[in-house]
Amino acid sequence: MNHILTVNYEEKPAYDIILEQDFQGLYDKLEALGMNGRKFMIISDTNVSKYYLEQCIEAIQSNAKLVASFIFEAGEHSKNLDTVSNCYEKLINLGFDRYDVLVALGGGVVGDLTGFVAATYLRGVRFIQVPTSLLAMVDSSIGGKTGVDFKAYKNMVGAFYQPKLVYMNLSTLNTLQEFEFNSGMGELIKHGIIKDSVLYYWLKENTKQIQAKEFEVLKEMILRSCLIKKEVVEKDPKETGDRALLNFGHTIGHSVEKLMNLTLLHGECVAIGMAAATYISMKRGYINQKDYEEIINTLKAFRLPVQVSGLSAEDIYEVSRLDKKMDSDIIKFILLKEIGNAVIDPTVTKEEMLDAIYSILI
Ligand SMILES: NC(=O)c1ccc[n+]([C@@H]2O[C@H](COP(=O)([O-])OP(=O)(O)OC[C@H]3O[C@@H](n4cnc5c(N)ncnc54)[C@H](O)[C@@H]3O)[C@@H](O)[C@H]2O)c1
Ligand SMILES: O=C(O)C(=O)C[C@@H](O)[C@H](O)[C@H](O)COP(=O)(O)O
Ligand SMILES: [Zn+2]
Repeated sequence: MNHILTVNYEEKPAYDIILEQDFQGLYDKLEALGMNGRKFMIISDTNVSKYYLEQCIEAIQSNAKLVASFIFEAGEHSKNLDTVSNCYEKLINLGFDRYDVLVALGGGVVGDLTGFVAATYLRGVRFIQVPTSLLAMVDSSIGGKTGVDFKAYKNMVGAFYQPKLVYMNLSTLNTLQEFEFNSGMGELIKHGIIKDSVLYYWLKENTKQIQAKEFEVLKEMILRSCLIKKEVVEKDPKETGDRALLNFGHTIGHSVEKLMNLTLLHGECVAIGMAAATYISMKRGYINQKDYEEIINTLKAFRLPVQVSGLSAEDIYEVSRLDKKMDSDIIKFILLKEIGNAVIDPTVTKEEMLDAIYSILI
């Protein structure tokens, strides 16, 4: 298969995104990156390591001085500074130096945390992303947003720090649970909604094939989604402008994620947040009611929630005010002008937000 995309920064190739069907190609890529003879720390979680740690070690060990692993308990509740601290300790105990390499083998939690450790350990060591969840393949492994949560406030501590390689083995999706797969579809649908109406309608047409995990359909879908993410982050690596569009659904989505104490999946919360942002776009008259219902129905068709129960509207609003897109007192909201075309809007009022929040509360 061997699909390769290259992410460029300042018009120079920075790193490749490779779509493969196994881990075997990793060896050659690490060698080409001059990583042979180094120590490797594979960072993974308790679910992913069970399936793929041995295979990953096998694929890289003849390249390495040492292959060690740091495994933490799976789940968003582990994406915090305690886990980071335990990881630093292991790196220090094993004498990892500046030229050694970290490998993020897992979903977005593993990728974000490993990237943050890589950005900060010894003021920066090299790392590669080996995403194994759909969400990590299409979104989190690309673009160098790394970080961890702080007291359940999402991604409050982090850094922009780019991987040296993104290597995905698409066959790992076979062991991903259905609800985790659906969560990844949330970010994927987001890419269509904000940037590519053709992708959006293609996803709709192929709902059955996607849910049946038809390999060729998944491969095309992942490739198209990676292309969108790559193009956005290349133009605006540090979110000074249009990269914020990737945050569609996240202002309210991250609040719901925090207030639900990290018990809902990220992609599920993004789906709820997208329902709210789409609602504001409709109320503003940017999109019509048909398009609003269209988006809600697509999210539902991919078994994503569009509402949540047990939360207060005021609480959701207050937590939203800690959004990373805040500029003084202004929340830069992402709204839709049409399917495939999103804009950053700094004029959304408290009343509009509360109105939208009520629309997502059961
Ligand atoms: N950095 C970014 O640009 C970016 C983008 C989107 C999301 N994120 C972050 O990503 C995280 C969500 O990512 P996620 O949905 O991958 O969560 P995750 O890493 O928790 O993975 C989801 C679950 O699937 C399991 N899993 C992963 N791959 C598997 C496989 N192949 N087989 C079996 N089980 C597997 C994991 O162990 C976990 O239990 C959130 O923390 C979110 O904030 C970051
Ligand atoms: O890559 C980006 O930029 C994104 O915003 C992608 C989002 O899907 C992702 O969840 C990101 O981590 C959110 O960033 P944050 O800065 O709002 O924490
Ligand atoms: Zn996200």
